[in-house]
Amino acid sequence: MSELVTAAQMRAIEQAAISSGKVTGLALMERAGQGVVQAICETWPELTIGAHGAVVLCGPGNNGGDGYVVARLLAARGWSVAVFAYGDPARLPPDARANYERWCRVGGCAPLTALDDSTFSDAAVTVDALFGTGLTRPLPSEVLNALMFASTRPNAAAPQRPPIVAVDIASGVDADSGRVIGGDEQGDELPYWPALTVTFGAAKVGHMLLPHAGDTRHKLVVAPIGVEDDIARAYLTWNVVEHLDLAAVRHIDLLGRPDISLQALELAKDVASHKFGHGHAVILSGPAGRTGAARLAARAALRVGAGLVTVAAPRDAMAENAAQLTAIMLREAEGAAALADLLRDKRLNAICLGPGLGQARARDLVPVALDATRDRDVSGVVLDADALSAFADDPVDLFTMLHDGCVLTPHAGEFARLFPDLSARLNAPAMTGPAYSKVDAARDAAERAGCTVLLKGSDTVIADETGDAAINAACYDRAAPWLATAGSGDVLAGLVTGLLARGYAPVTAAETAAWLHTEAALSFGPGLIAEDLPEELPKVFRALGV
Ligand SMILES: NC(=O)C1=CN([C@@H]2O[C@H](COP(=O)(O)OP(=O)(O)OC[C@H]3O[C@@H](n4cnc5c(N)ncnc54)[C@H](O)[C@@H]3O)[C@@H](O)[C@H]2O)[C@@H](O)CC1
Ligand SMILES: [K+]
Repeated sequence: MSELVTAAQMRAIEQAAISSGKVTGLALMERAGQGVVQAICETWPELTIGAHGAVVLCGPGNNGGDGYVVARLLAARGWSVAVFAYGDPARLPPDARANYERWCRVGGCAPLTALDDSTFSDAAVTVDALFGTGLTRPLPSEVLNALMFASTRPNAAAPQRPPIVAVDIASGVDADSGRVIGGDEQGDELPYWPALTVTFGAAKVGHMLLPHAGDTRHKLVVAPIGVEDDIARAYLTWNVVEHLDLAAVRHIDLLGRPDISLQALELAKDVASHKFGHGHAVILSGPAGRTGAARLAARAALRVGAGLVTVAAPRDAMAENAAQLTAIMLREAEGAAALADLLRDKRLNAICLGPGLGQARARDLVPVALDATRDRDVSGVVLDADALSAFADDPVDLFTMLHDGCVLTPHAGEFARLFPDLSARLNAPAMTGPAYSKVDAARDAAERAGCTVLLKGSDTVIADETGDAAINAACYDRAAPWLATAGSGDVLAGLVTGLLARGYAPVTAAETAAWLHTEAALSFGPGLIAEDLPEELPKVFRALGV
């Protein structure tokens, strides 16, 4: 599954399934609880033998209802289960209330305030079923304190607290943005880090975004509850234009889904093809002493399959580039007039400006590149690094020149320079849910810029001017911390450029490049430096069956 859903989308899916008579809310809740127990057993197989202890914390809504199911199912396996509730169980919604009552026939239930150190002494896991997708405001202090108490070792001599399993999502985290409601500006610190999160039907958008996705030891399991086909069907109708609130967000997974796998197959080259059929990418180089970034991008463009790649350098950087390029061609392009001249050749169909370019050169050359490509059907322009920062004083000047063949690849700092209001909104503390998310920010930026925006991070978001959005999450089992290395962004810009040269649509080029970039890092592993990324692509292609 690669669909991601918002809380509202998930509620709509569940409601439709229940209204159609296909399933009851109680049955969905039972499957959710079963999914949690199964994921616990798969994560810690040693817990499948013998009886163990569990602490289950239940909230005032259906997330709490899932908790009562988990408590009952664990008790049925012979576990000793201690349940603590927040709120008045008499006011639980009907399905959760029914499961509370079923649990009460099996065991007791204490208020959350009754937690103490002895509660955890025999527990193998703590289950957080306090709040799920219904969270709309900061956690009550009683709940926050309980979660911190359940996750913090009281003193150095005491044993570690048991790992915490989050039901659906860690309580306190907004399912749409991955942000902590009521968190501070600095870092949205989670109340605790789950060892395991078990969500239902499909991952929520917030699972793939920081801070929720920020811990590499955190495992995410999507448990099926029988609405997966409904999600896939609904996905086709979540029309981004008519229902922006239901606009679809995908998790990029070239291995995972038949239609996306088509993208993977497109990476293959036709047997009868020749180099001129795969486009010609141009990477603008900076001055002498700053040429490495352009060569990294050029190498990536060539490896990802552009037929021809040319580095266009100022006069003083020609010798330096010539000494280090072989398959990649080199042309002199000193200033704006020289670039305009070069781009008269319409076979040059993808241009990358930014890596190592220098801001003065960027200011000169970006307008030329955008002008030369505006009215061509099959020409793409990637603007990265200096090509973005050069317009910090007047972003609107840049936006009026951009066209729908462009891809902007800012990191958070460059994004803040071009879209200061969106960045401020994203970084302001989130006090209500659904909170403004990185997906919202990328979508708003793409709409304003009128082109594709790839907002970098371990939770890279790609959005285009139509509202289409996707996340490449280098998180959980795809965590690739070695990607945070000098030159890694230059390679990414080169990958996008190479795919544009091959004729990919801008948004598809950006999505595919982001995914390949992470896969190359995962394939290489620890010790990775930027130069390794293009060289690792053949292995990634082979694994894809290209
Ligand atoms: N039939 C269904 O709809 C299913 C729901 N499921 C579970 O139900 C969860 C969603 O349940 P709910 O919509 O009841 O919501 P939650 O259980 O997440 O929250 C309960 C209620 O608390 C209130 N609330 C929100 N923020 C609060 C705060 N900071 N302090 C105090 N109260 C607050 C809201 O009114 C909210 O509805 C999912 O996360 C999932 O775990 C699953 O059982 C699958 C089936
Ligand atoms: K929870």
